[in-house]
Amino acid sequence: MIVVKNISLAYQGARILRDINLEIPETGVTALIGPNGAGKSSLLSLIARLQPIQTGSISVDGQPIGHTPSRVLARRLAILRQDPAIASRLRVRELVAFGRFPHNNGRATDEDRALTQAALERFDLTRFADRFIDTLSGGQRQLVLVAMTFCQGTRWLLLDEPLNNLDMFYARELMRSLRDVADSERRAIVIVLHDINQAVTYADHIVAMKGGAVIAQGPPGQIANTASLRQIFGYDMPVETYRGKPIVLNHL
Ligand SMILES: Nc1ncnc2c1ncn2[C@@H]1O[C@H](COP(=O)(O)OP(=O)(O)OP(=O)(O)O)[C@@H](O)[C@H]1O
Repeated sequence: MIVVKNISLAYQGARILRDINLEIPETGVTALIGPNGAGKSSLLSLIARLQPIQTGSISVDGQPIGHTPSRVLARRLAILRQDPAIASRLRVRELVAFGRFPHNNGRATDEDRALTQAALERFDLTRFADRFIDTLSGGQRQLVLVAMTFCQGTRWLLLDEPLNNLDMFYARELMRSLRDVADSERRAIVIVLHDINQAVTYADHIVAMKGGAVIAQGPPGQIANTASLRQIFGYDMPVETYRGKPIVLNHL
């Protein structure tokens, strides 16, 4: 479980996160939703220790992240940031193989090569394996980054808006793959999503943020109703039921 206790964050007097207390279940898919600027990326970056904690504490599987060596944390938790800088003159297979770095220090074993190949296959990237990153489309590049994060082989996968740049087909494919990763490998996925229907369809647990605070959380059926969504996003959206699941008509 990830336990976030009394986390606050401020930049030059501006409060970004306000006293967040949260427990993220150690299995399944947890979706972080909320309007632009709600603090979702800031919270993920604190959990992954990409920036120092100012107030409060965070533990991952019982280990306080402030006291966990980087190498240990990198074997337990992988994060894909929203706009990671990547070297364009790398081939796809090389970039995905970077995910193994915390395990091999850059000296790939046969097992690392097999895991890299498996990651390429899982995200349907084998046909791009020998292409340079800068020859891929934005969506293809995004999938490569997800594959690299997956290849790190951690129990926890933190993904910040991985559906960016993906068309509807690939967005659905990626969500299905992540669901399968959670179910078949018992990995825990924490994913920032802007598409409420992807969150409702694929997540087990939804955490809604607004104004730097967690304002609602629960299973999709509890969050996907007009009243909750108005509170989170500030407008009324009809919610219908399709095959027993809520579907949000947010675009009408
Ligand atoms: N380094 C920084 N300096 C100042 N303000 C920052 C910094 N990083 C983030 N912020 C501010 O913190 C707030 C939360 O940003 P954050 O990126 O965490 O939101 P988000 O919910 O992920 O948004 P989005 O959905 O747009 O990606 C925003 O108002 C943002 O402008």
